[in-house]
Amino acid sequence: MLKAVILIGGPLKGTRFRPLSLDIPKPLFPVAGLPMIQHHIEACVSVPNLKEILILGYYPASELTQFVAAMVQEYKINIRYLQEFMALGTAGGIYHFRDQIRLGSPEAFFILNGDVCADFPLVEMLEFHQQKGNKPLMTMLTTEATRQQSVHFGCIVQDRDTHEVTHYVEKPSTFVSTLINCGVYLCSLELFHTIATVFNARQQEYYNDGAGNGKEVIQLERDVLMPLAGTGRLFAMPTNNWWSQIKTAGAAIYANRHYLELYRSHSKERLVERGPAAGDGSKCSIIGDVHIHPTASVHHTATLGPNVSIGSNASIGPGVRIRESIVLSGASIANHSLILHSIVGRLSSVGQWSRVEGTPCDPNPNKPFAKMDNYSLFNSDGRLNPSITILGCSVTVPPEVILLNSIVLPYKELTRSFKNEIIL
Ligand SMILES: Nc1nc2c(ncn2[C@@H]2O[C@H](COP(=O)(O)OP(=O)(O)O[C@H]3O[C@H](CO)[C@@H](O)[C@H](O)[C@@H]3O)[C@@H](O)[C@H]2O)c(=O)[nH]1
Repeated sequence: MLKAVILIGGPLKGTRFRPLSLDIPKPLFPVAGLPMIQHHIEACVSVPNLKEILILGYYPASELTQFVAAMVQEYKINIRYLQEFMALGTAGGIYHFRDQIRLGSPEAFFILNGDVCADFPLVEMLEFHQQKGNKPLMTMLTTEATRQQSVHFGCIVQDRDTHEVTHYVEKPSTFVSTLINCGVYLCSLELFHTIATVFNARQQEYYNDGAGNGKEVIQLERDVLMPLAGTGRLFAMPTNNWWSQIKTAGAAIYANRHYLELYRSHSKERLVERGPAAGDGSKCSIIGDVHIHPTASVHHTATLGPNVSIGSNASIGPGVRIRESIVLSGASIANHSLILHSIVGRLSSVGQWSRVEGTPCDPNPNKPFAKMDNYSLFNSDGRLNPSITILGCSVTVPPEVILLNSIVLPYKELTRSFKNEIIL
């Protein structure tokens, strides 16, 4: 039997995802029509003999209850949210809830960072882990990054033949390796002995010299992976599958595109059939991959795609054009407006003949293995870096305005056009 743990952090962690994380916990933000971590759950559910998924974080439990109940109903497996009493770090929560994870004696358990998105090769990881016999405490999923970007991740040096990790550095200050940690692991239960050693050393320090701040906090990367490297018990499984982080709202647009593409191979029913508008007015014109929630209403003269997701009860008027964007539930886009590289928040409305446009922040297609850059909002002269346009929830954009590379906080009623601004 197997289990999985999804690490979702808490409200303080999603700051780069504002304003979208203001009204919904970041892990529940819909990407390709599903809450971000539902994609993790789907990947876990597809692993044979995986019996339980534990979601670990420090969001108030009430914010996750409904989601968890819906997931249990949909996938018919045990899914629970375990709330940490404070941010315990990427291994602290796992250690704190070790009895829950060990319950039923799983042969191994997956750990998935909730803020990555991927075509998760979990079954391959299991086979890889099992092939290594009794030796591995942990197998970590790895991918290639550019030399320059690699330092923003955990960096791995491995034995090319055995895939044993010989050296691991978390976000090194100088270049170590282009092989990076994807934040997806398969662990044997024995890992708890290793974490216990770290935990006990922390407690000892506390009782010896009172250095008690965060004595329960344990970071998987620094406290566990770094010492494990070179012991012959940590392995790296490379993948060429699509993988990315979702740190910023711009990354959600990128993830949206890739998850929609994956639907083509395993969930075609979630995509609308491509092609011109139906003569009987039953369908609008669809280009590339588009997901429309069954409760959304889209006028047959609108054109959507490629890479568009429309949420529940959204309303898309006549002549509207939407590309590379996410329109959240209850939003409305009036006649002949244009939405490009943007996220339209829940219950927001865009008046007719308006243009809402952002700048894509995709990885550089000319650099092999390039990942997304998680640029901060402002550049060194204090100006907003060009990025996707985001309307927070319940924003009103009037008719006939242009909104370019801007971020609008929730509940704003705009009265004119804006360019490269944060509208507070
Ligand atoms: N439950 C819980 N989850 C946490 C906590 N702290 C962080 N997390 C969750 O753990 C994941 C990773 O945490 P970060 O601290 O944001 O790390 P990172 O900068 O994304 O780096 C990690 O992921 C990279 C891949 O995306 C790795 O390359 C890197 O080595 C590292 O593992 C996120 O999903 C975050 O929500 C915590 O105290 N408790």
